[in-house]
Amino acid sequence: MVKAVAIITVSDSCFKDNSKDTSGPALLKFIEQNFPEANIHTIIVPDEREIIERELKYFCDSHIDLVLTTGGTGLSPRDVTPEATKAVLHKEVPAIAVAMTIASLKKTPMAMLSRAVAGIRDRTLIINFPGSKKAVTECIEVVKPILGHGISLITNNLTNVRIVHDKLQSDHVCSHMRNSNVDISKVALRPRQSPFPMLEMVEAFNIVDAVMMQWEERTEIVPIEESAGRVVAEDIIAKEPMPPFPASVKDGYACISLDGAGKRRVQAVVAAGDTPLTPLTRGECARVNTGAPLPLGADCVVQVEDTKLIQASVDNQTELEVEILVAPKPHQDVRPIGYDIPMGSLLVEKGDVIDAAQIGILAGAGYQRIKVVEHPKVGIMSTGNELQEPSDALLRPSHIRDSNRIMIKSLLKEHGFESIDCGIARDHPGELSHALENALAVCDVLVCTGGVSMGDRDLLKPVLIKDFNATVHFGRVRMKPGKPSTFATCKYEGKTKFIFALPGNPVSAYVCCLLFVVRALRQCTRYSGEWARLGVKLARDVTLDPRPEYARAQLSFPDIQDLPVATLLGNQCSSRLLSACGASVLLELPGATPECPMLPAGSIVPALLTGRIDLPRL
Ligand SMILES: Nc1nc2c(c(=O)[nH]1)N[C@H]1C(S)=C(S)[C@@H](COP(=O)(O)OP(=O)(O)OC[C@H]3O[C@@H](n4cnc5c(N)ncnc54)[C@H](O)[C@@H]3O)O[C@H]1N2
Ligand code: MOO
Ligand SMILES: [Mg+2]
Repeated sequence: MVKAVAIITVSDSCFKDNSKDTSGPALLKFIEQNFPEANIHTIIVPDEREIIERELKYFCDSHIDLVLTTGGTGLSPRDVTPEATKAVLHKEVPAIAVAMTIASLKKTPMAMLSRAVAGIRDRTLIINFPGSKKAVTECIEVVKPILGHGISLITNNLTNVRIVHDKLQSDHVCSHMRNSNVDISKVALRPRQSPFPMLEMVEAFNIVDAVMMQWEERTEIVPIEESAGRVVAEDIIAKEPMPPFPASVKDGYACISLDGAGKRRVQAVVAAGDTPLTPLTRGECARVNTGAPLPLGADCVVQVEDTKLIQASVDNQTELEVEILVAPKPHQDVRPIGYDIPMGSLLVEKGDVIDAAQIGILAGAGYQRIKVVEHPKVGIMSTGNELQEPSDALLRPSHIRDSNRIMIKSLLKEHGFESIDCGIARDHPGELSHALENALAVCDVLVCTGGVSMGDRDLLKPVLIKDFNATVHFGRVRMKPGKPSTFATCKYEGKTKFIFALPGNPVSAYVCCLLFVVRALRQCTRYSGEWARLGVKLARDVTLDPRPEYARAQLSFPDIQDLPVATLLGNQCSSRLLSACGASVLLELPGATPECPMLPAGSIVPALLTGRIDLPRL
């Protein structure tokens, strides 16, 4: 809504004789026709920078939405409108002038001689136009499409902004269609009960495990610094012993143990990294540091604390003789060759999950790249007409920001799996089909959220079945959250694709991603799919749901002789993602029965260790 507009004609001649002004009236006519409700102010000023600036500021401070100037944009010495305008602008909007120039250049090369600028001061949009009526009439048509929306943005008129964004969004969507075999027009004919049987958890797990066996394992070579958490695809053997030389464990003196206690001539000094040149003979020792090689002939090290200085050089720079106070034993404080890692020993075993210590071992053994089990390419897609990008500043009416996609990406990353962002698909068969096709083209495993329950716009299952000939291995599981969890496979370009269509509720997506997706990904990368399970005690009474529930909880360890104590993270409803924040475990709570509707505090329940065990802040 443009409420107030000012039109400033900038011209020495028009200032003297108002009747010469034709471009101002052209702008006036345009505003009257296009914004009939706007209050319009017109004024003619001379080509004086100070006056132009003063008038611009005056109108902006008077909460005028739009100030249009005409004249003074050319190259003559008196043309100063752009300078005056720039002086008052807070932000330039250069594309407006560019658009006018581009359009005008199609008519005349003289357009190159206009220096018009545009931008905003506070909540006012200011646009310079050239001085001729013809140019003004052409240029105002160029900016016409953005005037209303631009002003709504500047004046923070959210309702108008949303209407335009909605329209842009729907225009955009129409171009991403694919023919779908799913007909949503006859809503009255939809099944009123789910055609998918409700499986027990154990059945669902068994299906995931069995179906993932179809995944054909591949290997890849990765640099060791990227190998943490990866599964090694072949045994790796030590090509060198560690240490590669007999090394001192202490700062002291390398000796011959047969010499026992007593005085020794200090024959050499060997620091870490030095190579001893002369073998020791009886009655001699070599001053050595921790990690230094022993000279030939030495078989033990006596730490400096067990020695006494007998004689030093006059300048004290050299120790000449020391006394060994305690008779050394053979091999004392020496790491013989291969003490830590004998040559030929197994450094990392095929199937090991690489950890930081192993990366250190590999680096120490001279391995820079290793062969690991390749991960499937995992795509992540959200579905829902209500979803906007999290980066969107403004929420349209009845919309929410997509939190599932980034949450699942992060969850998978926490558990060692990278993923590909496949965007948001709308709840329309053609668009969903198109989005799925794009996603299946780039990934092996697709994780979608939303659109799997009973709504007429829950289209994932029908689109997968009818457009991709998918086999739905399960479409409902007796669990809370996650009842409509769906697992399907289909062939795409000759390859089997694994599709986890998780419920859209954020907690359902979180829990099902851990239980099904991470399980499957581990399964096909030779981890065990299972989570570590431990017994925990409930901190408080818990009312049971009819469905077996995976409750998010934190652990504390009040008594090391006893089991950890689990505290539920607040209201467990499946939309409340706060209940998963900081969760160390998913408690496996049984479904309620008439005999057992609740579990009292202190009950022992199994917990899956799905998160980090961080002690709560005090
Ligand atoms: N008649 C029935 N209705 C529902 C049933 C049922 O059995 N019969 N099951 C309920 C259960 S349980 C769940 S769980 C949900 C699952 O719904 P959908 O998977 O179809 O998901 P949507 O309807 O698309 O969305 C559900 C909910 O989640 C929000 N959502 C979706 N995507 C995102 C996202 N990317 N980021 C944040 N929030 C998201 C969405 O706005 C909805 O509020 O169905 C019940 N209904
Ligand atoms: O099964 Mo749904 O995930 O409870 O809300
Ligand atoms: Mg739904």
